[in-house]
This record gives sequence, C-alpha cells and structure tokens, in this order.
Amino acid sequence: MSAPVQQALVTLDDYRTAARDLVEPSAWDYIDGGSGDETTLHESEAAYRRHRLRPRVLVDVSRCDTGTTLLGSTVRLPVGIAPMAFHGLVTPEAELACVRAAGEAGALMVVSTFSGTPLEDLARAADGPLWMQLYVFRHRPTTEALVRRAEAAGYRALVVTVDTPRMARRPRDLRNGFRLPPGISPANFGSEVSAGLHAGTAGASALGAHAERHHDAAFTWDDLAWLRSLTRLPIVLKGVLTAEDADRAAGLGVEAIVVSNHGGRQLDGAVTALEALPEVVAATAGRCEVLVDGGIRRGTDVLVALALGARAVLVGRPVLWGMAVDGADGAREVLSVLGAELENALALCGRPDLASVDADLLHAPQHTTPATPHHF
Ligand SMILES: Cc1cc2nc3c(=O)[nH]c(=O)nc-3n(C[C@H](O)[C@H](O)[C@H](O)COP(=O)(O)O)c2cc1C
Ligand SMILES: O=C(O)C(=O)c1ccccc1
Repeated sequence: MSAPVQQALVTLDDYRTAARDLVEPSAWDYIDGGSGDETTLHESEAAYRRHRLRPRVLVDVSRCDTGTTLLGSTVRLPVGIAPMAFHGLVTPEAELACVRAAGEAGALMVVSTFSGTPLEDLARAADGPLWMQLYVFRHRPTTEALVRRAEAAGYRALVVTVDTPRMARRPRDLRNGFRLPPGISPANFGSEVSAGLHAGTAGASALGAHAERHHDAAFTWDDLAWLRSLTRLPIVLKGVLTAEDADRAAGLGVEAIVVSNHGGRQLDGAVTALEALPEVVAATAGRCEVLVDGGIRRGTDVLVALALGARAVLVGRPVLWGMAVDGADGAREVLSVLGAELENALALCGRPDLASVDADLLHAPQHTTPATPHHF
C-alpha cells in the first residue's frame, strides 16, 4: 500500500488542526484558550463572519498591492505578528523562527516582553521592522531597562499592553495548573522578576500568579506620561476598546492604538475588537494609527478590518500554529496564506490596493451589536 498522501495545508484553520496534535496538551490549552466562558474568544472570530462584502466590477485588478506603512516602516502586508509569550512552547527555534518568518513575509513583528530569546538577539536576526511589547512591572528599574534595551537594539516602537493589570482567570490553565516546562524561561529580565514561573499549583496558573505579583496594577494615565517622558520611541497602546480611552490616548500623543481584547484572554464578556473598531477610529479622528487584533483567520477578515478603518491587523495564534507545524517555514507559510487570501480578495472586490479599501466595501453588517450606542 502506498503511504497516505500528506494533505496540503491551505487555510489557517488547516494549520490549527495540524498543530493541535503536535503541541503538549497544557501548552495547547494555554495558547488556544481564553478567559471565563470563552465567550469573547469565540465572538471575536464570529464577528468577522457577520460582515458581507460589496465587490465592484470592471476595475483593473491585474496587479493588486497589499503594501502599506506602519508608523513610517514599509511592510508588504497590512499584517503584523501579535506579541506572544514563549514561542518555545511550540518550536525549539522559538522567537528566532518567528522573526525570520516575519522578515521573509514582509510583515511587522511585535516581540513580547516574555520572549524566551533576548530582545537583542531577535533584533540582530531581523531584516524587517520590530516593535517591542512592554508590560509595566511594579519593579520600575526592570521596566525602564527594557525600554533602554529596546531603543539600543533598534526597535521602532514600544507597544504598551494596557488590558492586563492582572491576568484573567483562564479556566483551562487553572485546571491544568499551568506552568512553564523546564528549559523555557523569559529571557529579557532577571530572576528578581522571573522566579516562580516553573512552579505548579493545583487550581492555579504560574503565569497568573506571576502577573499578580509583578504587573503594576496601579499603572495609570499619569504613569503613561512618565513613560512618554522616558523615551522618544513611538508609543502604541494595546488593549483599548472604547472611544473614551482612544480619545484620551490620542490626546496624550500616543502614536498608535491596537484595538484588542487580548484574543479573548482577558475580560470575558468584553466587546469584540471588530465591534469596538469603528468607535475607536471615529474618536481618534486620524490623530494616530489604529490597528486591530483578535480572531483574524482569513484574508477577507483583514479586508473587513481595513474597511472599518484599521491601518493593519495583528495575528496571534495562527502564527504559533504555523511554527508548531514547521518552525520558521510554517510561520512564513501562515503569513503567506493570509497574504494570498488578502490579495485574492482585493482582486475579487475590485480594489487594486489598500488605499481603495473603504467603508463602501461593506454591506450593512448582519446581526451585530451597534458600534455606537442605540438611541431609542
Ligand atoms: C499564547 C499567547 C501569548 C500571548 N502573550 C502576550 C503577551 O506577552 N503580551 C501581549 O500584549 N499579548 C499577548 N497575547 C495576546 C496577543 O498579542 C493578541 O492580542 C491575541 O493573541 C490576538 O488574538 P488571536 O490570537 O485571535 O489572533 C498572547 C496571546 C497568546 C495566544
Ligand atoms: O498569556 C498572555 O496572554 C499574556 O499576555 C502573558 C502575560 C504574562 C506573562 C505571560 C503571558
């Protein structure tokens, strides 16, 4: 009998299915899971399914260009890799695989504070733009050192995550007593902050306990001014979901916002990022760039986000699926599938470039929560 034919992986969901069997179960749950009932996690993908496109015809789409700029850096795709902790959970090359894939795909990469590879090594391996994600720790010298190192290594922006004053209760991690396996540790700070991540307790997550101890839950808008004064790097706020906060951020001179509910991993029951996007875009009124993440799984999802005013999207879990399947090559393939789907969708929508994508591309959404409050 001949060997079974290896099925080609042609959608991001194919990568998810393939990755599931390759990742240790408690690590899979950490990556795949969300907080609470995982309502926001599921709704974040479903929100994209409720949009319908209005294609235009008889437009020259013999060449379609997916290129743009993000805070002045040129990218071939309006897609960045979302900051995610500990890529070593899915591939031994860890974050180095991801940096290589981002460079080959012409995509932005956002490096997590909790990368398992030092941020300087990643900068040396990169040939595309890198942004550094920052968790603000109670231990301010550690936070400040991360800023200085990101500046020195050539990172082009700081992405301050503001939806994680503490880690949400994530039932899968609590049940599994999730902790880091031996050999995987945060590489960007010392033992004063990294201790305890390998210790398991039934009913608790080592990462949750860590965030409780070290994330600064008292970090406020005033402290953001401190961060602003500390560095000339552009500041990006990740985790904004309301017009009020977006307006305040833009008023403080923040250069970009990532509309995000942390991939359904923080406040369960939160609005989806796609639903929040229009009010954030309206509130910022062009004062800063707006990106969105959470649940983007198809090229048409990218198109919907752009039509609602995002400049680009970030993609999280699918990149980990790619790396679980085939390291750097797998991550590059995931980005290339997404890019090919986007390019295909642009052609079939009669939109030869991203500048021609606007709200006219969208039919009135089906059964969505209104983005602006109802007036009864
Ligand atoms: C395994 C994992 C680790 C993450 N770690 C971080 C992190 O260290 N910092 C951060 O700001 N966001 C983190 N996130 C959230 C992502 O940046 C992003 O908001 C989310 O994954 C987007 O949703 P998606 O996975 O549906 O694309 C993490 C997400 C996952 C899945
Ligand atoms: O798991 C996460 O979503 C996350 O953001 C995080 C927070 C603290 C430590 C490691 C990851």
